[in-house]
Amino acid sequence: MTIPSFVIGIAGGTGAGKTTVAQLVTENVEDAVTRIPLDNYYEDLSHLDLEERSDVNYDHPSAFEWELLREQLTHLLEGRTVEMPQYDFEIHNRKDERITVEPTDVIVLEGILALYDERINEMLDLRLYVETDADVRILRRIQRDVVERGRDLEGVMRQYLSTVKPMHEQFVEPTKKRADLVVPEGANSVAVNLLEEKIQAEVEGDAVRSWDRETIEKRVSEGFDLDSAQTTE
Ligand SMILES: Nc1ncnc2c1ncn2[C@@H]1O[C@H](COP(=O)(O)OP(=O)(O)O)[C@@H](O)[C@H]1O
Ligand SMILES: O=c1ccn([C@@H]2O[C@H](COP(=O)(O)O)[C@@H](O)[C@H]2O)c(=O)[nH]1
Repeated sequence: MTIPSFVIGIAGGTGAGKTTVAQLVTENVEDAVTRIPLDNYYEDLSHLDLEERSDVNYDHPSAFEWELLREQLTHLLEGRTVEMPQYDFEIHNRKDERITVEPTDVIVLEGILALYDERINEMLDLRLYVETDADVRILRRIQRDVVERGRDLEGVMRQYLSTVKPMHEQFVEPTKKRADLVVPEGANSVAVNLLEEKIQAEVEGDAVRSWDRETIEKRVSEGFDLDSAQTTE
């Protein structure tokens, strides 16, 4: 089994299009990709009843079991198999069963706070932030939560105003500055095509790490002028 060489983090607000982007950019390399939804690492809340679980703030960083995510990501990077938890949004809790995930050439970690944790960030080779207007995102969320996640409109609105929106502003949106690339309007075709090519090249092993932070930082420290790159290169 090969050890994954390329780890991508995809962050952004609820309904921004993170899952869609994650799927589209890895479509051509399906067998070589492991997708890790951050949602699977929500804390196990089995000690609470359903009503109590409905009131939890799922948009605060403390809702996630970061230690488990760090451990499992590290294991995958070491070429080891992990037993990944699964999440059930309808009951606001982890499922009983886990799934076995094999290490692959590409790993995609995707979720509202995928760029939040410093140590996770250090493990990422490419950090993306999917940016979509808040009005579009809430419309998508209403549709999804009511149709797919068994919620009622009033509850979705209450949750959005009490936790989703303020936590987005406090914790999610600020992670945008950690991103290497901001993808506007979710699945925009130019960005998706470029990323698809980059990921395919990584899998085929002939990628030039043009976005490699260390290389860029080194070149800047050697006097390379990023702002006028076309004229000085
Ligand atoms: N660029 C886009 N244009 C139109 N609809 C989109 C676009 N990106 C995502 N969607 C739709 O928006 C909804 C939420 O997208 P999703 O990828 O699940 O968002 P997230 O993972 O960020 O919550 C889905 O129904 C998806 O099909
Ligand atoms: O039990 C739960 C767990 C999470 N949520 C909400 O889900 C979104 C994150 O998922 P996206 O696919 O990125 O939208 C987050 O905003 C939580 O509020 C939930 O409602 N219930």
